[in-house]
Amino acid sequence: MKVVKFGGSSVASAGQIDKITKIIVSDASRRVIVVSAPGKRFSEDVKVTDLLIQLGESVRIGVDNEKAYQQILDRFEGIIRDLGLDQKVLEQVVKKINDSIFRIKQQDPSGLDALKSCGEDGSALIVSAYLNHEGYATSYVNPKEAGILVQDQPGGALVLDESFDHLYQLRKREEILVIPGFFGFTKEEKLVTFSRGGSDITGSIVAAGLKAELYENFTDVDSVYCVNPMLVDNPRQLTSLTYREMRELSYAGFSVFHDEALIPAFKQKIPVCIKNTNNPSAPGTMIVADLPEREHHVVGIASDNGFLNLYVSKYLMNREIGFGRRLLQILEDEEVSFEHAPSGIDDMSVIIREHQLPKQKEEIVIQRIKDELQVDMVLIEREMAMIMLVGEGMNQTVGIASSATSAFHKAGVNIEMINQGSSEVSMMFGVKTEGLAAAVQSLYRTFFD
Ligand SMILES: Nc1ncnc2c1ncn2[C@@H]1O[C@H](COP(=O)(O)OP(=O)(O)O)[C@@H](O)[C@H]1O
Ligand SMILES: N[C@@H](CC(=O)OP(=O)(O)O)C(=O)O
Repeated sequence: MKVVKFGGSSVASAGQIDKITKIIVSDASRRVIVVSAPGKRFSEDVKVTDLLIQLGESVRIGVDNEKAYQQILDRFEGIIRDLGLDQKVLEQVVKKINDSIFRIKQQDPSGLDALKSCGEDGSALIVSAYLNHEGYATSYVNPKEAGILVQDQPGGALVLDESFDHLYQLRKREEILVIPGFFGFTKEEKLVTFSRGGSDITGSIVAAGLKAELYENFTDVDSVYCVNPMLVDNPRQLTSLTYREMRELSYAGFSVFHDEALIPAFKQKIPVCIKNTNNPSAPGTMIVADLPEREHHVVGIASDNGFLNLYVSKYLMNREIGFGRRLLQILEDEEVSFEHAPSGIDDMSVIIREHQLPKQKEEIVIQRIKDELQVDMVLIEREMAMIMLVGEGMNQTVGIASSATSAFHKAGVNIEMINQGSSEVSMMFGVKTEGLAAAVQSLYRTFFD
């Protein structure tokens, strides 16, 4: 049995849904389907999830947002009409949206997540109705019925282990099952969404629970490329990767697959295949537990911007037991999550996503660091970007760091920070955002051209 997830671009229009229907029925082992909310049809288009979030935020502060509401309804109405489906499907979708809006108005704390989930829920209702319409016995299965249990962390749900046994029961079902991605339920039956892009996580959880032979993840590119295709034209395709490599690459910016989606599949050793809905015969990228040693130790270059560096220096920091803990404790108290914390003899940098530390929080954090840690200097450098070289065995290979630093030199980009060794499969560089593209392109030429 295969579990197949279709991303937002694969369910963005009636034409795309017709394509995925053909993909599903072309292989009898594609029995359990996970779908995202309708995504972008063209580059300036807006994802239904973004519209739902806009709408929910407006309703929460007591403002009507007729424009977003109408855009959402138009997306679903258009898809249902173009697929020739019964108006009852649209009524079901609209009822769930209206019920969620009502809950937000009633100050129900789970109302916003309930509204966010309507994109995936609507897609699942439509895809299951269309498969039936085309003559293939299919059921819509809500995550509550499937038994996807999560912790109560709205917008960042974490799966509970008992979910996997519940999901295994779905193996008994004979028809095709369509499950909306992106959300689960707490034991108290509260709907909670995963983080953005989280339908990949649902797919992985479902594949692990069902002990599937393969988790296929259909998107809009032929494979995972060794670098973001927005930064380098026509980059090299990756035919295979290990779970560890893919997790590091996803975490560091390969938005094609959610970094949290590797873990459930990894625990059950279920291979993951990334494929293209618009070109399903292309082999795609296989993600597996182990691979024989490859010629190229660097398999990918991931990058992301939107970071800041919280830099702290204090003479004899190395002698002060507990300094690092107390610095990180201040961040914990102020609910700031950090990404990396490289340190020297008298200094420590903490790399944080910029949105974690808005200006007013920044002032509090800086003041506390000055007052409680009596540092010589504390400063914040914004507009930082991180670049990660990833590959199994890379850190044991002589000369990688030297080739990388010469690539930065050729691009004329100063390295603000290097972090090597914390992970066995990656090496990280911090640069100013303005140098990101040039540095990545130069690294690509060095390691792949
Ligand atoms: N290294 C990479 N390899 C492939 N795609 C990448 C990479 N980095 C970023 N992407 C982007 O990820 C996109 C697919 O992910 P996403 O937009 O989440 O798709 P979906 O709509 O299927 O959920 C691609 O269109 C591509 O622009
Ligand atoms: N629709 C959700 C979840 C998701 O996985 O979407 P996509 O498959 O379009 O990345 C989001 O936009 O976050």
